[in-house]
Amino acid sequence: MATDQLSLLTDKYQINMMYAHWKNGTHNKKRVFEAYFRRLPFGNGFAVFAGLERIVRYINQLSFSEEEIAYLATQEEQYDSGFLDELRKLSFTGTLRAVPEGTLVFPNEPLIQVEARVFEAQLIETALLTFMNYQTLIATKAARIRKIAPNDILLEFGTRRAQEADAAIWGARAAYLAGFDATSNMKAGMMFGIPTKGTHAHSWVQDHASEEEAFRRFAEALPNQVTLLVDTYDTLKSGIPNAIKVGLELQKKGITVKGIRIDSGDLAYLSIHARQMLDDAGLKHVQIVASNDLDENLILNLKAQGARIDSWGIGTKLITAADDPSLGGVYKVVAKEEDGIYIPTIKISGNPEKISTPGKKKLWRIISKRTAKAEGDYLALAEEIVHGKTYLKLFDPVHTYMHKIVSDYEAHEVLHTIFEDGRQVYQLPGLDAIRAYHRSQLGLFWDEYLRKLNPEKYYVNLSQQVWDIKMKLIQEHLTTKRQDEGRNDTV
Ligand SMILES: Nc1ncnc2c1ncn2[C@@H]1O[C@H](COP(=O)(O)OP(=O)(O)OP(=O)(O)O)[C@@H](O)[C@H]1O
Ligand SMILES: O=P(O)(O)OC[C@H]1O[C@H](OP(=O)(O)OP(=O)(O)O)[C@H](O)[C@@H]1O
Ligand SMILES: O=C(O)c1cccnc1
Repeated sequence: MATDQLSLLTDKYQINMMYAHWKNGTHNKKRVFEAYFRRLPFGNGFAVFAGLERIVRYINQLSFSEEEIAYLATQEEQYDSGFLDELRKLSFTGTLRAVPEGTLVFPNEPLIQVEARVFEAQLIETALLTFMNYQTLIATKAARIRKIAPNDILLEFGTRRAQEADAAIWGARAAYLAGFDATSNMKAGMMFGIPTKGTHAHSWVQDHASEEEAFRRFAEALPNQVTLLVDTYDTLKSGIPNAIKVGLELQKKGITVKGIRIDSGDLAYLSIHARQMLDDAGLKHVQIVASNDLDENLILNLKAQGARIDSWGIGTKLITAADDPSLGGVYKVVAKEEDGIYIPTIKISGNPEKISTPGKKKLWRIISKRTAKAEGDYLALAEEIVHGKTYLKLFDPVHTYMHKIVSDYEAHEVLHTIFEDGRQVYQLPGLDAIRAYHRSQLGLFWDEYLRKLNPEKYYVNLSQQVWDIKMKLIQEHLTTKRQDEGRNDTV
């Protein structure tokens, strides 16, 4: 896996922009950038933010080694030595705010906010997006699976099918923080303290003269913890009878077979029969694990068919987010420093939903005191007072007539300060604390927003002031455009 030395994990255009800023003497000007996504993956009603631990590690290591500087010097003849000296001195000196991992998040709200010299803010864009986009995607997929199997054991089995090692490791972590119980990935287990679990492969059975002997030897080697894979030859006629035979025999020696795993065939039919056969043999404690290209849709389907499965091993479709394999998070500048103050800035697009929302903002989650449920998210300018008002008007920035008035509310700030003037001020919680926090987040939302299919839209609203600035900048842009086109009609 990649080392934690990742300063060059950036796109060349960032280095080129850094260079051009340096040439123009603007590299120390401050900017505010915000990272957000525009569309929820999998048709889900929310996403689960993840990636912050990796971001913190990355920011803490940010510096260029002599080897990296020497490499950069070979890439563009123009990079002159003064620029390379500037890179030699580089570390992160800005302020970074982010949503804690496990938070439920929604489109078009800032999940990371970077306030820093443009030189640094530009450099880190690519890495921040890669961490946020992938890990948030996998955590969201895992949350969908957890949603339809609330009481089952969920095992992350994806490493061999992941898009390389980093994805396997950080994906295993993302799945665990959003509700999986364990991973098969030993490296992720060691790095993060995730519980590890494993059964055995078909090769173990093929390696022995008979299936029965394979089961006996495995169970004797690892007493009281084995799950036997029963589908190598014939699940109902051979695998389960052999597992029962060995299970009963070893029981007399005080060894318990914990489970069986079915990895092919009709998982509903086979699990129903397997349960019956195990129960009839007096092995009610033996659990049934299923695997084979599973995802939340298949699991829901299998449950509807009455499948008797206690534990699900889920690999490919989770770790690659197979049905929606990338989160399109973006990083946009929203304010730039001029003469010591921040001026809001906007990115215009032909598609109104892609027009950025200007200004350095704070993100608030508005909670009804009466129901203790979230009423909507609210984006206000950093200096706006959102607490303690008698009421707040929440309106949708795209369909502005969609609004509601909330009173008797609490406003919780969603972005936390992680680095302040380059110093880490946020202590990363342990993974179990993140899992507990994620569960408490789910409790803040009505189930209508959380359901797997066609969830209700949860609104991310703009304050009047943010809206007014956005409209003003759009008007200014249209006026300039008309002037440039030589038109004198007014807007
Ligand atoms: N009862 C069921 N209803 C719907 N889908 C199922 C059911 N049982 C299994 N599946 C899924 O159907 C897909 C194909 O399974 P199947 O066992 O036929 O194929 P396979 O992987 O090619 O099997 P094999 O390993 O024997 O070649 C898998 O994703 C599996 O999880
Ligand atoms: O199906 P997934 O959700 O991706 O879960 C991981 C898969 O990896 C293993 O199969 P593989 O054929 O690689 O190895 P095996 O020989 O142990 O069956 C395992 O048996 C699962 O089927
Ligand atoms: O432990 C298992 O059964 C396992 C682990 C990884 C992939 N497939 C299966």
